[in-house]
Amino acid sequence: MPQEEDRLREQLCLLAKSLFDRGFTVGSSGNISVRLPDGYLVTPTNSCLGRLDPARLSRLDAEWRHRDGDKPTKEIPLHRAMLAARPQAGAVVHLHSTYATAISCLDDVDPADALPPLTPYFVMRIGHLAVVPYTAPGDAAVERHIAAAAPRHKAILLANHGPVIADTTLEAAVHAAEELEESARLFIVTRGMAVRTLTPAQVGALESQFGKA
Ligand SMILES: O=C(CO)COP(=O)(O)O
Ligand SMILES: [Zn+2]
Repeated sequence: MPQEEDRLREQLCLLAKSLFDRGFTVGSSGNISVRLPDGYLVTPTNSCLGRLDPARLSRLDAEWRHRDGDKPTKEIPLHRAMLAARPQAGAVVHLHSTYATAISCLDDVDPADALPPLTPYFVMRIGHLAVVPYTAPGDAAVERHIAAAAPRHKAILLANHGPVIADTTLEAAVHAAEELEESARLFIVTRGMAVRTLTPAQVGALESQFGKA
């Protein structure tokens, strides 16, 4: 196994455990994918993100066929659509983190911009958060919803289910997932208060300094 793949296997398990240990996903929920030069590494179905074994991660080929390791996550269509729509993305993280999932259940949010820009890091790491229609876990119909939203959104909420985030590297995708959860929490805890969001000029300045998320 190439050294780089070894490193990614170890890193995936460490970061997944870190997310699990801090309550970003519970039980056997959530899944992660990483792009390799000749395929993909994904978390096995029904596995606990807190107790992954680097040697047992599912190894898929470039056509997403299972080649090695345990049976892959049932959310392959989700990861496939996200990575196909975002060629620069190296990894995708899907969680059931509480506050982002709470936002995914709200009926009164803009599906192209579900959270306001409350903080700079939301603008820098997430940008505009999309919400796509509900599909059952593992339903291949999610693929066309993600395909439609992912070219313009690195972060997407599956309605009544949870967040999906893509980024250039696995570490960046995990950081963005954490930022999304904290931003959702800020939105919920300040709901009903007289909130000051960042202005369009402040958002524009962040985008020109740090690039569009
Ligand atoms: O979050 C999940 C379904 O949406 C978990 O599914 P898997 O255990 O198949 O990865
Ligand atoms: Zn899920």
